[in-house]
Amino acid sequence: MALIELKNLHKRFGSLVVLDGVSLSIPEGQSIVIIGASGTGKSVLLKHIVGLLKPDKGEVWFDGQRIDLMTEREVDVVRVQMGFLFQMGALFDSLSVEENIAFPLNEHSGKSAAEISRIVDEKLKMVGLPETRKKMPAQLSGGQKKRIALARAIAMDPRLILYDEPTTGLDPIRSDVINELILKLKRETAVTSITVTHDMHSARKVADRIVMLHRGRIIFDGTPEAMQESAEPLIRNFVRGEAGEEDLEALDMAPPTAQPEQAEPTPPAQKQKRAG
Ligand SMILES: Nc1ncnc2c1ncn2[C@@H]1O[C@H](COP(=O)(O)OP(=O)(O)OP(=O)(O)O)[C@@H](O)[C@H]1O
Repeated sequence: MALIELKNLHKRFGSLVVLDGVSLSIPEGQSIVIIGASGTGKSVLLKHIVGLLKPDKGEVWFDGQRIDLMTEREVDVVRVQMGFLFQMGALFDSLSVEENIAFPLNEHSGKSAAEISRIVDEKLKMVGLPETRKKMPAQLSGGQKKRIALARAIAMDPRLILYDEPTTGLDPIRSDVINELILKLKRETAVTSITVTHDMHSARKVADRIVMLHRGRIIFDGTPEAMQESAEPLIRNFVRGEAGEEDLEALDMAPPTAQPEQAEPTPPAQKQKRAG
């Protein structure tokens, strides 16, 4: 049985149609990456999966339970099985690293202080930062903060993890540490994950399956290899990071038809340097 089942989701805000019939079935243990241009509804889709938004039409199922008809309280119970690494879901600045990771456990688990402390240790080891236990978030780098936020996201051993732009704002090396952590978690816990990203390197690395959204619809659903080989212009342009006709039209620019002739390069203005 699929862990997540989205059936024909429709969502609009006023006259803006954001989801226009999205159906998606995600089996347990799969690592799925959702890509697509800005504003195509990726975050809106995630919010339906966690029950923060309700569809105008369609159904959202988690582990055999229909969540789009649940009350807020009922959804809260289901949400305990989900871990979030959201861009905005920063750490609580006034709490130490260990208090941050212990937070969901104190709120929802009913476990003893000793057991919670053991879990905090285990999760810190998992993300490779045991030495930061007593630190405050302000003392951590951006990459370390993301890793601690990940430790907090997995504190409750969720069945599903949602990563929203997990590598945004990190340099390539630190981004890759996050990719490796996502893979490590998948290997060691067989958790199901949904990652929203613009980072194609990250997408190719962590995905078993890539789904591309365009104007509220799924226009690609397949393996990273199949995506790489796709001849469909919208997909090819996105994968290669090239602006297509539609994007250029929006800028009132024509797509380049031929390579412009190489102009004589203008040398940069010489800076006058004086010794002494
Ligand atoms: N609560 C809301 N009320 C009104 N409009 C909304 C709301 N949430 C999202 N939208 C609109 O829906 C569209 C899709 O937004 P969404 O955040 O899902 O895009 P996205 O694909 O995640 O983009 P990005 O890659 O830039 O994060 C946008 O035009 C956005 O302005």
